Amino acid sequence: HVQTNEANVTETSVQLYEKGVEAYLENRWADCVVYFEKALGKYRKYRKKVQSCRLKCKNEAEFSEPLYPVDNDNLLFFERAIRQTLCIMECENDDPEILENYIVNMETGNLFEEQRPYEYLHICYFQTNDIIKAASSAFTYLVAHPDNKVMASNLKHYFDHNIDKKDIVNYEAKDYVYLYVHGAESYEHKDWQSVIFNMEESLTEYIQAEEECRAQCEGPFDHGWYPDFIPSISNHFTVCLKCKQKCRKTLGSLNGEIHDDLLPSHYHYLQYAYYKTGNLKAACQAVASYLRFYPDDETMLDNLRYYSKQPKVQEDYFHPREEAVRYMQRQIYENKILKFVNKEFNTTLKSKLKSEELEKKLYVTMNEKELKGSKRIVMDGLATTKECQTLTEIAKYFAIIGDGYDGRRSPHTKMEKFEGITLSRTLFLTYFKLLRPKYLDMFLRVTENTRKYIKKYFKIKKKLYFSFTHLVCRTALPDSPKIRTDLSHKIHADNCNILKNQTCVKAFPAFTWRDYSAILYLNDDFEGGEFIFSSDLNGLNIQSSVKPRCGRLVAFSSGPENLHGVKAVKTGSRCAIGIWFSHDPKYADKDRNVALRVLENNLDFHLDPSIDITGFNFDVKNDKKLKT
Ligand SMILES: O=C(O)CCC(=O)C(=O)O
Ligand SMILES: [Fe+2]
Repeated sequence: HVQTNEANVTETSVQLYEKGVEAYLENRWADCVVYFEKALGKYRKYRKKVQSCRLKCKNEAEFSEPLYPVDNDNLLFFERAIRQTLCIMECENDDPEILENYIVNMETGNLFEEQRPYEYLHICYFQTNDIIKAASSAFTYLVAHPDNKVMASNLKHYFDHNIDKKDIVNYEAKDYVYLYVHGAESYEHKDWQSVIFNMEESLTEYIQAEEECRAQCEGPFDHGWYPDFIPSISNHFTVCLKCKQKCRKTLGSLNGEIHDDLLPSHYHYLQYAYYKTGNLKAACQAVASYLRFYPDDETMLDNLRYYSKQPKVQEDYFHPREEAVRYMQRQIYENKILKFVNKEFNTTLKSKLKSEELEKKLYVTMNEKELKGSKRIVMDGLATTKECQTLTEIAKYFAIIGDGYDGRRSPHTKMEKFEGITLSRTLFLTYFKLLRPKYLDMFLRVTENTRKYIKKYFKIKKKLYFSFTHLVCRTALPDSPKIRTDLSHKIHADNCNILKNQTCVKAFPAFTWRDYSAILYLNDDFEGGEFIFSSDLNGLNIQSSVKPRCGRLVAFSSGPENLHGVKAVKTGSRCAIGIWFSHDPKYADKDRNVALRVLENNLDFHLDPSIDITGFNFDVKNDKKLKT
């Protein structure tokens, strides 16, 4: 049984979710049910709170007395934004979960919005013999993922258990769904009063639900770079707007049945019901409201003509309802903005945007299928040109020959020089003011970003710790031949010792705790040096090959399923950051936290600005020349 101790009270919804998954994996079905139910309850509360704070504060700010009566330079907009911020901070202040959820949600994406708990919950209910709830959970999940065949067959399976379909509910349905369904049923039964009651209620609830959905969109957003003030506003605004536009579509699903015209269809029902109950004015208003959405709708235009001819109808009856007018005005304006953005940013402005900003656009370049193996990915856009240049520069100045290999210059092949610098050493250099903090910050940021995307892409639920971060360069030695049959890094697995018979032994000296590996490339001005996945130890059966370039990331699970190596670097210098992750906190790189602390306490750290960009003014390694 689940113990309810003090600690449980403060657990966030994501923590509860993780416990639910754990219980599920260990077949503790009753615990699984408790944890997921709690997680869902907590998340609902959290979402409600966030939404209501945002809506309340927007309203409050809008009706506040401005500090000055005349608007100038859009100052009123900003005054309101400031008031709204203050209000939101106060509103959310008493709820520590909000901040925690914020942080966690940025990582896990929308576990709850995607109704992921139900994927587990239906099984746990089934295992505890609660078929109705199992079926309802499966149904709830299906509403959000109508194309999911597995869940559809699960639901069918539950139906075989002799249950009454009427008992199956969508746990996530909003109030308007049932009101609307009732209203539509009353229409079939010609119960006009009931149609009016249910449809009016549904209309109000629907609009409220859409407002809440839109408020939910006004959350944090990672620009991926550091835009100026105005571009950052436009950027964030556009992201929110795109999110808000999706609300209508999501809410238009009535238990999985898609209604593109859900909101206006209320007016359709209402005009008829009002007409039938003799309320001609309300009927005419409903007609005019409907026509706001579909001005050319023949049926409704016929209705309009019909109503106009009624003796009691006056011309001013045909005023659309206020909420319909407001809704449409906003929608039309928003559509125009989005159209404008799409057009202008795809053609003219795109070319004007700084290449750096464009570069940061992230995409999956090769998936598992293209790489011919599982748990593999190649992504682009994980570092900008500037970041690549700076990090390469750091390697040039501060890397140590044979770093990580007992100082052996050529640990892999004698045709190349191998040098590297760990994150820890970068921290050391920063601490002793040999490197500007911003470079350490960059190193941390760029690598943290890869961790984030790896977690996301491989859907890693468990904690993923940095275990080792190594910025390395492999340089062809001047006297090495152009034709090479050796490899820059022989075929290997990262967390086990691979034997001749292809078995892989998880033992010393392998880094057995490594769970995921990633290499972020920084340059492409060299020949050779392709990263390869191979199905055999000699690199004869190459499954796929990746050409390094700035910002490209190859990531994979560290086991024998991902044998890999590096082809010979024939000319030039190939620099990359190797990052290894572990689920085991024992092997977490403690220096990362130290680095964050050093950065926090070094905000006013300054070196002589006349010193060159890497900020180093002390020749720490070998006998490289000072760059001044
Ligand atoms: O640099 C690369 O592309 C791969 C290096 C690698 O596999 C390793 O260091 O374990
Ligand atoms: Fe490796």
